[in-house]
Amino acid sequence: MIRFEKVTKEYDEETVAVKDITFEIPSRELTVLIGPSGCGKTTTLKMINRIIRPTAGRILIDGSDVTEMDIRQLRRGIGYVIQNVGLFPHMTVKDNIATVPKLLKWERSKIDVRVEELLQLVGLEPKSYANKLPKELSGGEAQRVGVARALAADPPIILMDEPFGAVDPLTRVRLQDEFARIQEELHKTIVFVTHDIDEAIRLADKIAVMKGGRILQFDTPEEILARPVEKFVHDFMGSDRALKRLSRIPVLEYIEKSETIDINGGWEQLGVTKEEFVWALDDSKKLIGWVDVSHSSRELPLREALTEMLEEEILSPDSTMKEALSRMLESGTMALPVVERSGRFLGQISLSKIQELTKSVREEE
Ligand SMILES: Nc1ncnc2c1ncn2[C@@H]1O[C@H](COP(=O)(O)OP(=O)(O)OP(=O)(O)O)[C@@H](O)[C@H]1O
Repeated sequence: MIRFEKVTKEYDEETVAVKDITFEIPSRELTVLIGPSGCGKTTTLKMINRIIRPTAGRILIDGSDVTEMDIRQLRRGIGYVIQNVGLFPHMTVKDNIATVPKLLKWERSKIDVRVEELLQLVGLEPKSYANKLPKELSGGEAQRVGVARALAADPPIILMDEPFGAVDPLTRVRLQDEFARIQEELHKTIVFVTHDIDEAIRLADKIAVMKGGRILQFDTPEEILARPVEKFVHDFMGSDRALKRLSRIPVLEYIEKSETIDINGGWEQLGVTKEEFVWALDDSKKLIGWVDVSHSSRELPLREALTEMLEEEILSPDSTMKEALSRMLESGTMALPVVERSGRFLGQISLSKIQELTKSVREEE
């Protein structure tokens, strides 16, 4: 845990970058510092690895005051990733990643194994990339190498300052997804500075919203989206807060039971039903498609009333409610099926359930 106790940073009399902040950054989670330009995010971050010293207050890592720790030991335990990476231009990718392990005097063979493992982890084929120079990399690739370098000596803490700020929006989303996957595996204590609210919502376990050197709200993205404590936070989260909140909610929590039919049987399975359509399954409960009950003649074989599903109309248990909504809008349907990777049908997500969720956000305002 990283604890800030009444921390202030004054650059000069006029510039108080951070004003008396007290908060706790939990271990093994990703905490985002967000806020407008100049609000003190980078200063807060750099005080953790002592690039900047606080004017007043204390920062404790697992109970130890950072100002009293040996600086080399402190920095060894903290990986650091910045925008535009800061890779050494004359060194290969491999040597860049090996910087800290070399300082720690690891054996050559151990370093080689680690570099290869890290390149794999960040999605770069070691054979093709290990010997490239930074200038031979795209922005996204360079950023991946930056992440690999920060992870090299397996530090428990990683500080990241706008790490994906300099890449195009599509690459940025891909990097965020990959990074989220890496964090799910490694569970580092990460402090991540951004001013991109979508990035914060996508990645954060906790968000600290900053303004004028203070933390206005420190909570989970869900809580900040549902209950912003003041107008600034409300406005900063954007007018589409309800939609953003949906992007944090997995469909798994809201799957509804719905009527199904065995496609190998006949119409008699249905009996009297209020449903306009039902999901059609095969013998092993795999989803085959759907059957239009209200417009099909029960004189014809059941299979003739079957409509097969398109891949993009099927949700997986880890899809979000926002994905469910956008797919419903694209396909013009009021409900979509949720199917496990194995093909097993779990139930459905309906538009009315999504409306209930967004309505509850509005009512809380
Ligand atoms: N070395 C410095 N000397 C004087 N003032 C500084 C220094 N570094 C930052 N500041 C000032 O401190 C305040 C906070 O800066 P900081 O870089 O922490 O903000 P930030 O939220 O990270 O901003 P941005 O999103 O623009 O990077 C700003 O007013 C900035 O101008």
